[in-house]
Amino acid sequence: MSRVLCINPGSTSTKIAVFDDEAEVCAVTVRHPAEELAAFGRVAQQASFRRDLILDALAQAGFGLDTLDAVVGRGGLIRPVAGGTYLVDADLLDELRHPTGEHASNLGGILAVELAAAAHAAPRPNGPVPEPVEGAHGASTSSASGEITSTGRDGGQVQAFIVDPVVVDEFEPLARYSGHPEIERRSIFHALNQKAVARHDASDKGRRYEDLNLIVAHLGGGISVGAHRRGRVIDVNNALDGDGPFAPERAGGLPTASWAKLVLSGRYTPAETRRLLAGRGGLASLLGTSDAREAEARATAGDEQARLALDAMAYQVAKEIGSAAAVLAGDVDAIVLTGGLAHDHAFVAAITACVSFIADVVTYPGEDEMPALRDGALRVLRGIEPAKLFADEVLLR
Ligand SMILES: Nc1ncnc2c1ncn2[C@@H]1O[C@H](COP(=O)(O)OP(=O)(O)O)[C@@H](O)[C@H]1O
Ligand SMILES: CCCC(=O)OP(=O)(O)O
Repeated sequence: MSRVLCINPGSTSTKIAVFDDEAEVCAVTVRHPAEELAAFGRVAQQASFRRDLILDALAQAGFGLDTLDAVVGRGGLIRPVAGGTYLVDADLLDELRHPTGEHASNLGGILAVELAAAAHAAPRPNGPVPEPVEGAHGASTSSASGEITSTGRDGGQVQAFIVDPVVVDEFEPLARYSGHPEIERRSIFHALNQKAVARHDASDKGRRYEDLNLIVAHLGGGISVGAHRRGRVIDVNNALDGDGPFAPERAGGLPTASWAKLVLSGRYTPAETRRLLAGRGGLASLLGTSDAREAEARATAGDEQARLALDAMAYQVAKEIGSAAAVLAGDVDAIVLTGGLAHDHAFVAAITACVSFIADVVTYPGEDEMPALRDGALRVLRGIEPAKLFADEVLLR
């Protein structure tokens, strides 16, 4: 049996789950009110705060660190890589500490290493306490000694991983073009969940993910719509940087000249302009809430502004799905809707009405990220595949 701790740091929460093999034995969501996180300048500065909350949650749930075999986190804004499970070694940790942008997922690998190091150093009931492992090398340093009687599979070493980080890049060359040579389109999306639900859908159909063409729309606080051609996401809107549909907390693609005028107006600091795109864009700016449930309740109660904003968001998602269908030359096996908003029947119906002519629409409401993290770690722990190393795989040097 392998025990795996999964960590999913989000912009408003830290989710953790413990799995004994495939069985979930603990799941905790710690919510972070906006004012709590506002005290930290940069995302990386939240690491020890969130680590201590995780340690408290594990202690309260009665899980000893010494029982863990691996810790796996959602991966962040590192340079582009292929999909898969990555060992958080010194190279990857350094990259996560100097990310290409700000996003809560930058903390996933950092927290995984810190928790793995803490687990490694935790007292064992039946054996000596191992030498503490340096945080920066927690996952990559070889086991302290053969004496360690931990339940870890690797002579006591607790490994740290990330799986399918948000920068998974499987773009075809044409997808990288913008109309300006200094601006390249980048693959930044809900790779972990999109890949997981795509595999899920393929398995439900009795098919292999690698044999299908799917369009997957993750409908969460941010929205990404990916064109999956035979197991590779060959194009997707950048869910973070002002591209694609607007979303509950993101502005999506904005008319460029108008955006430039706003940025140059002097009304906003650089940090504020960033938040207009991600955090306070989309429904948050149009309706004053990023909670689609509240928006839907207002629309149902007759608030015309809320109804139009939701309809416009569904319209933009449908347009993006149409674009993805063109990328796949119309050869689409299914359109898969996932994320929190896939629970919203009216929203799903509005999208479906526009795109069902392309292919069947299936929904996987919520997200499958924790099992996807678990499976990525288990594949390595079971020797089904080796962990990838960031230095070997990074696509842009
Ligand atoms: N049951 C639901 N019905 C309608 N909207 C929902 C539901 N659950 C979550 N949402 C909306 O989905 C969005 C968040 O999506 P979610 O996938 O949960 O989060 P994130 O992408 O931020 O991890 C929010 O706008 C939230 O209000
Ligand atoms: C960074 C791209 C993925 C993303 O937007 O994730 P969240 O919706 O969880 O912020």
